[in-house]
Amino acid sequence: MQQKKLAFIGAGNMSRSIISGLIQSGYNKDLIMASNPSTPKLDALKEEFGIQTTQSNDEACTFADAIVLSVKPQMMGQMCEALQSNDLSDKLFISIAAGLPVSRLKEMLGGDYPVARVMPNTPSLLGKGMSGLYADPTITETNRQYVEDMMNGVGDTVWVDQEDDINGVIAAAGSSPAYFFLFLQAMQEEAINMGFDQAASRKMVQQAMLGAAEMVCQNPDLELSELRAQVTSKGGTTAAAVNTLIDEGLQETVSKAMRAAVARAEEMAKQL
Ligand SMILES: NC(=O)C1=CN([C@@H]2O[C@H](COP(=O)(O)OP(=O)(O)OC[C@H]3O[C@@H](n4cnc5c(N)ncnc54)[C@H](OP(=O)(O)O)[C@@H]3O)[C@@H](O)[C@H]2O)C=CC1
Ligand SMILES: O=C(O)[C@@H]1CCC=N1
Repeated sequence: MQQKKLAFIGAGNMSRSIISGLIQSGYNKDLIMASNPSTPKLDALKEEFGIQTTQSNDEACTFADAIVLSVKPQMMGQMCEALQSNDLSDKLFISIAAGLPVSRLKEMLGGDYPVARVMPNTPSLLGKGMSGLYADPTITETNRQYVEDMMNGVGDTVWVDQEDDINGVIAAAGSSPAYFFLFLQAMQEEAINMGFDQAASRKMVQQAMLGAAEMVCQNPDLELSELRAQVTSKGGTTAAAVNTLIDEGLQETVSKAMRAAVARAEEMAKQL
């Protein structure tokens, strides 16, 4: 993996997830700097991962060859405009923000700088992330490879040729850990209603999900419907539960939720 000097501007949840994964995958901690207006998150990053930290975005910008733009989309305009007082030539920008197209990011940065978009998710924290990647045509092959290697260091990646497809990645992977957490939460709550305590109910649902996820990963040739069929005895308990989910419209609800994520990303692109 190429090891450029890498700055994260915005030291929130997603930066922390990627930094953690990078350090675990062997990225040199001395080559990573994070900047953030307030210190608690910086202090935690320094203590946990030994990276460099600063409250000055300008210092992070000067330090780095590659800069991950990792503030909330609503903060991006203000933050990028302030970066313009630095020499931004020769910098590679990597935006992880939802809903902000490359063209808009270039306007915010005030120049035709190379900008890649990465749509990661929080399991990157454990090296189990899934990221969608889009490279603006101005990005060199070496930089394209750098972005891919960096995100492969924290999980798996998929390139999209059309920038709009990043919104589909948001729906399927960026936001989707939250869907699974919600599903688990609903199951845990019902297990508690059935009389299990907090710890036992959590253990049951999380281990069942972990096992199910492993079965999916270890059986790439088996359709998901086949894996489900293997659990479902005719006339049995699983059929009763699964038919309830289907009859109550789970599949329609999931597709509606994913389309809502895409619609929101499109709306943000118009607003910001
Ligand atoms: N969370 C997720 O699962 C995913 C998030 N993303 C994208 O990642 C980006 C960051 O999201 P997330 O990490 O969740 O958000 P967080 O709110 O956790 O992190 C954003 C950080 O930016 C800091 N910040 C605010 N203003 C500035 C500034 N001017 N300069 C430097 N830092 C600043 C905030 O500091 P303070 O709190 O001190 O104000 C905060 O620590 C977003 O654009 C989001 O779309 C993409 C994929 C998944
Ligand atoms: O909720 C959001 O907007 C960000 C993008 C994907 C996950 N979190």
